[in-house]
Amino acid sequence: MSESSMAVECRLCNEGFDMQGDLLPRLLACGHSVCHRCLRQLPVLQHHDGGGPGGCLLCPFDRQPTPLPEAGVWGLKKNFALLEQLERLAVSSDSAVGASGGGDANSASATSGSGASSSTAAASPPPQPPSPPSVPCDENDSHTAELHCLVCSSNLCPDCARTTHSSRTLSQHSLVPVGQRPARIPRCRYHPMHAAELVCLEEACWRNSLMCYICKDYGRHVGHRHALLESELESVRSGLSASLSSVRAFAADLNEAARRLRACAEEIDRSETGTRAVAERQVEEYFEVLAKRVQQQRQAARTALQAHVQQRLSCVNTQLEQLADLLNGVTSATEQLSGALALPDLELLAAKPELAAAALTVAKQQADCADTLARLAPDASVPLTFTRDHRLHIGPKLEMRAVLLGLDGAGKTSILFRLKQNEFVSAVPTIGFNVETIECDNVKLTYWDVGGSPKLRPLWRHYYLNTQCLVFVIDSCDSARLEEAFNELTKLLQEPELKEASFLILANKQSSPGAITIETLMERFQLVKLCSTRSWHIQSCDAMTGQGLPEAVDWLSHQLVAACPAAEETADYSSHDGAVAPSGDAVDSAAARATEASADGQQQQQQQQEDAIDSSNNGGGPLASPGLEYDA
Ligand SMILES: Nc1nc2c(ncn2[C@@H]2O[C@H](COP(=O)(O)OP(=O)(O)OP(=O)(O)O)[C@@H](O)[C@H]2O)c(=O)[nH]1
Ligand SMILES: [Mg+2]
Repeated sequence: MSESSMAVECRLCNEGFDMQGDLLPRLLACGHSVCHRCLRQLPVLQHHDGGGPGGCLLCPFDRQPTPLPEAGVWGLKKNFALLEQLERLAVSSDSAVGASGGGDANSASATSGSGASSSTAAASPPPQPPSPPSVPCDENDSHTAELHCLVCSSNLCPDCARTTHSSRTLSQHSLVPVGQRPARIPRCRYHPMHAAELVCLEEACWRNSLMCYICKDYGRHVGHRHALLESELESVRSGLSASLSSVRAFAADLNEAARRLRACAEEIDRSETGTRAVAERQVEEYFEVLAKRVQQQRQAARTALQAHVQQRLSCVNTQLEQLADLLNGVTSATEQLSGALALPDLELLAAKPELAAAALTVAKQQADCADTLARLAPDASVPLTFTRDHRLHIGPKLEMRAVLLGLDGAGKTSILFRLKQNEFVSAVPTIGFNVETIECDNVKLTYWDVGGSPKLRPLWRHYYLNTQCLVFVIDSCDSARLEEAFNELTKLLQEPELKEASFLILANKQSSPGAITIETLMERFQLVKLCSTRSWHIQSCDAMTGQGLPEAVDWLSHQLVAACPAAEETADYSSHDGAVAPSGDAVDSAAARATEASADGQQQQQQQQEDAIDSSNNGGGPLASPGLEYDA
């Protein structure tokens, strides 16, 4: 009860009147006001003169009778004048409290306190719905109401309901379980006499949206959009239900995603059969095979090197022996001739034919050896080259075979001339082929340039065998024939005999106007996809200026020669998708070879070494340096 209402009190119980409930002021016929509770305690006279259908009450102050209507004390008029007075007092007292902020501060702190505890509760199981609070019986506070009278708007325990509603009239009232009583419509904050049955829908009013019809028609919410409290609550509830079901669906999706992720993590991590364990085993197996292969290759290279050095030494020693024999003969001839100088005259004359023969023999030997001695330039070096497929080449140059193909007029012959003579010679269409061997670094490249006219194209296949590199020349200015060129290229890429060959695509005539760029070519013909299974490269070039051709030759020679291992170690590591793996053909090729390691590899290698030594013995001569390749 507010302090202000205390100022106006019931003179029977001395308790301040209130705007509802037991202390509501009700008016007697004589004009006195008594609170509802005291009135209910007054005796009801049933057969008094001037009594009503519910009997009669006598005013406790002047004994004047007040007829009671059928509803009894509940039917007596409320003292509205007094209630309005109370209402005004309540409003002025509220605004005073609001201005000081004391009440709000308390409630705010209470709210924040409960917020803190709710965050702790977030981790605990979902709260159970609160059990409905017990409602006291309006007849006796110590009883708990179980019924609600829809006519009297009173909450009653079963006993009191029986007592108060036993008369013929009152027994007609509808009693419902207290849980089903109609919701109590709150009072308007500014007009407590009236129910706040409306809600203002303006955004600016959302903090204080409850209102009565006076607020709507005359007060602070005039002209505002509004709705009935009941329908607004209904729409809020249905909105909440919709949100709740979508939140529940989202939670279910999240749970499903989490379940799949957990299953994935489990599959990766499972010991023995997990994907991680399987991949780890694959890595180990791969490198074991690779290490074995490398070990075999190393051993083969060592054996080959020893055989080569042995053979070189034996050749040099043989030559030394021959020289020693020759030197012995020359020394004895020298001694013979110098000894003859001291002979007496007659003896000297007698020995003349013998001495002349000896001198002639030495002179002949000297003449025979003159060329050999003049050319003699012993070279102790052991020139080594390692091929990309990890073979050891001992000798001055590696040999490589490349075939130049492409449409007629693409510029194949012009490129060949430029490479050979470093000049631009206007070529005529090739009928048949041209062949040139060009040396660069430690590679000897033999180019076969084959005519590209449609009639000659069926002959191309005769050049595929043992081709390590195919150079496909495109006329970058002839956009009308690009499609035709790529059809030919696609066919070549499918040739089984060229399966192992590297492909170099030369986009020629780049200095001419309208030349298409290699980027456009790559995109238009999806070259990355087309050539994905092999070693390939595209190079822009121009036979007229020579531009791009050194780079092309460089790429070609590197298809055969292994890069320096030190350089491989410091570079050539690339990262994809978070995985770091050594890239480059060195590893790729070794892997391919590791998987196809054959049982008779050693035997083959032995045979090759023997063949190589034989060929060097037969053709090269003692000081020649044969070119040998030892395939592990
Ligand atoms: N502007 C320019 N013209 C070139 C270039 N390369 C070649 N040509 C010209 O293109 C024409 C064809 O050149 P070739 O070298 O004969 O072409 P090809 O591919 O050998 O032709 P076939 O032997 O018929 O297969 C010649 O007239 C060359 O002068 C170049 O880089 N720039
Ligand atoms: Mg030609």
